[in-house]
Amino acid sequence: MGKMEKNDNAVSVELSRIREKISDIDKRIIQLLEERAELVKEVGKIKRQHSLPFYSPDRETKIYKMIEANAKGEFPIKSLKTIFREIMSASIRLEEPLTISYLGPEATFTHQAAIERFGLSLHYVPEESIEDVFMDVEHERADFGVVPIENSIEGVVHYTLDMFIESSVKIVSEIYIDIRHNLLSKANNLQQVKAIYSHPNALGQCKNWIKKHLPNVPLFETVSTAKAAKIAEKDETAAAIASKAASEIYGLNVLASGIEDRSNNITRFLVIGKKIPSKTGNDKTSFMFSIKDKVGALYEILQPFYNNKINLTRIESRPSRQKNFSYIFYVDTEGHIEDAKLQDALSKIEDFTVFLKILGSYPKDERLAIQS
Ligand SMILES: C=C(O[C@@H]1C=C(C(=O)O)C=C[C@H]1O)C(=O)O
Repeated sequence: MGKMEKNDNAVSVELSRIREKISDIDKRIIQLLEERAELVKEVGKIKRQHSLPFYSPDRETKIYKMIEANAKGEFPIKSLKTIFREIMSASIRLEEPLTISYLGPEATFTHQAAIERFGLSLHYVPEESIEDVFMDVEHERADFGVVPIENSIEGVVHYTLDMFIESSVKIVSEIYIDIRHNLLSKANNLQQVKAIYSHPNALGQCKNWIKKHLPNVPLFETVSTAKAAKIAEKDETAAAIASKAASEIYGLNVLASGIEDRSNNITRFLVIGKKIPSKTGNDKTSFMFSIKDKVGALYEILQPFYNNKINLTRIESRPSRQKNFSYIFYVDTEGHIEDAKLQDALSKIEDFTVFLKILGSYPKDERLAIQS
């Protein structure tokens, strides 16, 4: 036997020895997941008996926090969270295969937000409009819906705000997503790309990158970034500027990622459902109101929040559409609707409002779900 062969043999023995240990651990992981599934089914039964929602964002937030507190760092925390995202997704499915409606088409950033929040085991339905997503949840064609609410560059999504005026759905979760643009193609390298397709906004946001790397390639506008990905799926010389989700859905190579000229393009999405989740201790509450037409009314409304030291994280005004020059205010505050001080502030403003509607309390997204 030559020296090389002998070495190879020793290496393969060593590898087998370690791999056997890994397999033992894998079997234990499987066993533990089976045990976990049994308990999840028990939770599901109790929820069914008491008509509680099968998806519990408050509980999931606590699990992500538990991961942060317990991880020692040997295995990346981000990956642990991704794994737990999928464990919980499969678990929800064991309780009840939920349907999640979102502003489509497939592979939009809203789709990406939905998957980040609910994982891959649930049933997703793309809708053509924000209104359709609200209607799906309202009429129980979907258990939850996902819609965009604001973008750090383009501002608030008025369609979504306006839907809350009439709708009875509640905000149950929020999701922040970094809008990262990617160059996706069936081609294996940039030299093979002969055309770039995308939504005009995305083309605009990646102008410098395109000028630098593909200056002579013609650009074509599409109605959505997802539509561009669909075109790239069919044509090997085409590339799309689209989301990471689009690369997975349409089987495209990521030729370049993070190609946007300006970083810090963040979109906030809301999950809507029927029931307000319980308090986690780190929550936000959203409500809307319109004020009586009198001097100092808005001042009177803000005062009780100041007195209770409640942080208002956003205040947005919209025309009420019922009366000219009357306005509806949309407010996000820190805290949960069960908090005594928030209840105190809300009870004090009632006298000054024409209408006051609580839109929901939900765990604050500290980007702890996937992205940290
Ligand atoms: C099991 C539950 O249901 C769902 C699944 C979870 C899990 O797998 O840990 C956590 C929260 C819920 O979205 C629960 O509420 O505890």
